[in-house]
Amino acid sequence: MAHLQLCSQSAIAVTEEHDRKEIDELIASLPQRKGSVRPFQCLYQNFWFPIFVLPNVITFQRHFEAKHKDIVLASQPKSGTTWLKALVFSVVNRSRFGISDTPLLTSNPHDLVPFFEFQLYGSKLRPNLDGLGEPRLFATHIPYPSLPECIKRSDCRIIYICRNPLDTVVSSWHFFLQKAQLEEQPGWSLEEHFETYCQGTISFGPFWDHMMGYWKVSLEWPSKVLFLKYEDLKEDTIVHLKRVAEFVGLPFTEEEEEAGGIEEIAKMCSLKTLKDLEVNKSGKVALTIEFENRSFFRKGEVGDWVNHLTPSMVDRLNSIIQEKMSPFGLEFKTC
Ligand SMILES: Nc1ncnc2c1ncn2[C@@H]1O[C@H](COP(=O)(O)OS(=O)(=O)O)[C@@H](OP(=O)(O)O)[C@H]1O
Repeated sequence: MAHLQLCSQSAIAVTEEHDRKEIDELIASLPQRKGSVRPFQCLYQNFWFPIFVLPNVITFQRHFEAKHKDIVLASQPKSGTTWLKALVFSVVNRSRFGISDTPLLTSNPHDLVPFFEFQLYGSKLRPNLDGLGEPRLFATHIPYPSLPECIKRSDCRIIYICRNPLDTVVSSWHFFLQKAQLEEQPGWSLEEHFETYCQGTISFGPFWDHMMGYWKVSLEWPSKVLFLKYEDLKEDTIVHLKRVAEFVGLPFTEEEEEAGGIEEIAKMCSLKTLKDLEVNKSGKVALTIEFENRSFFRKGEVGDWVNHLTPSMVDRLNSIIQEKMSPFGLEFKTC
C-alpha cells in the first residue's frame, strides 16, 4: 500500500515536472514586452499577461474542475474587485455570519475570496479545492475567452465588475506607483502608464476586449454573467446588492429587508468601514507578490480622473470608448 502511494506520488511529480517544462517552453515562445510592475508581459490568447502569472493561468486552465454552484467574480485590476469580493462574500455567507462576527473584520477580502491566478494556482501549484464549502467563491482578472471551458459549460455563475476607464487608469497608476515607492524602486509617470493602458498592453489588457468579452456574454446569457458597473454600485449599493443576491439564487427575504439586513452589508463593505479596520491598515496579502492591504483602499470616487488627466488624455480615452465599446451599448458614467 505504502509502495503504491509512493509510486503514484512520484508519477504525479514526473507529470508536474513535464507540465512545468512544457509551460516554460510555451511562454518562452510568446511575444513579450516590457511591463510596468514586473519586467515583462506576454501576449497569450490575445491578451497581455504578467509573465510571472502566466504559468499559474495555464495550470488553472488545464486543471481546474468547476462545480455547478461555483461563483466566479471577474474584473480588470482597479475596477472594484476588492469591494465586490466583500459584498458577494457577505451576501453568500449571511446565514453563517452576522455583522458582528463577519470574517471581514479580521481578514482582507482578497484572503476570503482568492484569485485563481495569484493565490490558488500560485507557484504552478495544483490545489485541492474539493473540501471548500459550497458555493465556492473565486475571483479572477482573466478575460472571458481564456477561462477554462468547464467554467463556461457548467452552471457556475460569473459576476463581472467594470469601471469607467478614466478612473481605472488613474487608480492603477496610483496603485503601482505606491508599490514602487514602498519598495524604493523608481516609479514611472502617469503619461507612461496612460500610454500602456491606451495601447492595450497593460496587464490583462486590452481593457476594451476584456470588458467586451464579459459584456457580450452577459447580454446573450444573462443567467451566466451578471455585469455590474462600479459607478452604479456607488450610486445605489442596495439595488445592486439585491440583484447580486437574486443572481446567486439567495434573494433577500422581506424580513431581511425590513430588518435592514441589506443596508448593514452595504455599510460593512463600504470603503470607509473596510479602510478603517486594523487588518486593512497593517496587514499584507500575497498575490504572487506581496501587497499591503491598505493599498487596495484609496479614494473610491467616481470622477477622480479630473484631478490627473489632461484634456487630450480624456479625448483619447473617450475616443477608444466610442470606437470599441459604445457601438455595442456599453457606456460609462464618468462623474
Ligand atoms: N469598499 C469599497 N468601496 C468603494 N471603492 C473601493 C472599495 N474598496 C476599494 N475600493 C476602490 O477600488 C479601487 C481598487 O480596485 P480593485 O479592488 O479592483 O483593485 S485590485 O484589482 O483588487 O487590485 C481603488 O480605487 P481608487 O480609490 O480610485 O484608487 C479603491 O479605493
